[in-house]
Amino acid sequence: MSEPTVPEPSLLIVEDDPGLRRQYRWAFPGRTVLVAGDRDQAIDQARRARPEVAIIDLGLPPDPDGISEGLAILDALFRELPAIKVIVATGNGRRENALLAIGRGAHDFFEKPVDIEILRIIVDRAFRLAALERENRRLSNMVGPSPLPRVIAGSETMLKTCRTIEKLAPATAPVLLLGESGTGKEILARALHDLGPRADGPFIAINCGAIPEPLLESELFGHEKGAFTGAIKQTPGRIELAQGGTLFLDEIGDLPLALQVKLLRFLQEGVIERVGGRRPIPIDARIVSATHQDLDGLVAAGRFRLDLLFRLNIVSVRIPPLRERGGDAVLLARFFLRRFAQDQNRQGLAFSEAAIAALMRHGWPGNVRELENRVRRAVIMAEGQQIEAADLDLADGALAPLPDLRSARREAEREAVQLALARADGSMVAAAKLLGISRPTLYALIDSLGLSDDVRADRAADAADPSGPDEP
Ligand SMILES: Nc1ncnc2c1ncn2[C@@H]1O[C@H](COP(=O)(O)OP(=O)(O)OP(=O)(O)O)[C@@H](O)[C@H]1O
Repeated sequence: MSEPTVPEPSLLIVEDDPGLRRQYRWAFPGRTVLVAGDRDQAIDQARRARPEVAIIDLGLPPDPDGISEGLAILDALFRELPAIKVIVATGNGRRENALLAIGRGAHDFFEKPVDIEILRIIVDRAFRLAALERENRRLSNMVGPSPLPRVIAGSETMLKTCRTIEKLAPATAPVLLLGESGTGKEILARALHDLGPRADGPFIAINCGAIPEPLLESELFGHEKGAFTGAIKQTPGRIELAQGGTLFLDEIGDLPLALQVKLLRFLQEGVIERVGGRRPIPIDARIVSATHQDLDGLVAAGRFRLDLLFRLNIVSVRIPPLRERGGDAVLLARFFLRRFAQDQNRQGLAFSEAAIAALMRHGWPGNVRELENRVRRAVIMAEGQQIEAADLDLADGALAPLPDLRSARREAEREAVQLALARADGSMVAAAKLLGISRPTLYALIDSLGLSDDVRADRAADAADPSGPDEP
């Protein structure tokens, strides 16, 4: 859904007192100000002009002494414009009402009588935030220039992988996808299928690591009725179900050796036999396999057959981990945010700058799956219209402010002097020697670092202790 165009961000004021309405109208020079005296007018203005910021008086007729009408207008505005920033006005000393409104999504509040200077600051801040969120939404609508359907990619490393997938799709040769867990192996296997000549056929996936060994054979090859206890009817396996389409063998490194032999036969001869069956069944399916394991290592350890590896690995494609994909984490995060916010009906949500910084800094050991889960959680956890780093369960990405050079140097000097005095057991001569400076320089340094009192206190303590240093 495309974002409706906002001709010029405007400010809506909902206030029943005509005098105050006039005051507000002139309080924001340079802004387009719309005024409404009641709920109908407010909704009408919201639909027509799509204001980015609104000021609502909470006490409006028919409930001028309560807040029910103000809150009803707040809810109605959010239904029309989920991203609108609403500032509520409350009577003096009625802050609890303002907090109620904030709990329902209002951006900020102020107390009457109005202090126009303060209100201007609040309004300017709301407009800045609205603009930031608008920009965020614009960026999140720009998915990466990926050549593959449903695959978000913007970094050169991932685009290269996508182009390779695109090139391989029309061929029928088996493809082996190599990548850490959660890098998108299945989504790329699907892209190979969708862009290939068998796109109209089925895409059948099986995770060889997730199915217990005794069940895996019949899951892959199917079984005849009565083949084993519980085989009450003839059942086709996943390989057979992939007839005319693509078979995706995920975590192929986990395939037990006995089944490796059976799979090899299928790859060599293009036929399978169901468990308990005698009849060879010809199968025409494209084979895509994937693993996060080092298959050469498994071969060397005798856990994977070299001849099977040759058959599966006619072409292999490496899928880079997310930490090697530059800005893709942010691109993907915005893509997932859009999807989950839509599911949860929280369309106005956007990442704060600190959250973006945190997304860029994180190492993503769980790759895209981890990112997807963090964004899913954040959409539920975020309290306002912004997702913060904490909502993503990430440390704040903002850089700690650097100390200025002068104070950093003073701190280092202070530490060095204290350390030297401690090592020299209070002896000025020894401490100066440790620091590579003269004794008068050390005294001057102690003075300038404000350590003289500490040194004097030390000396007093030493004087009381007959075993202390005797040097002046
Ligand atoms: N580039 C991408 N663009 C959009 N969504 C992606 C991308 N990569 C991965 N995803 C999504 O991330 C999740 C994990 O991806 P997928 O299941 O393909 O990874 P995987 O490598 O097969 O994981 P595993 O090794 O755990 O089986 C899925 O929901 C997938 O849709």
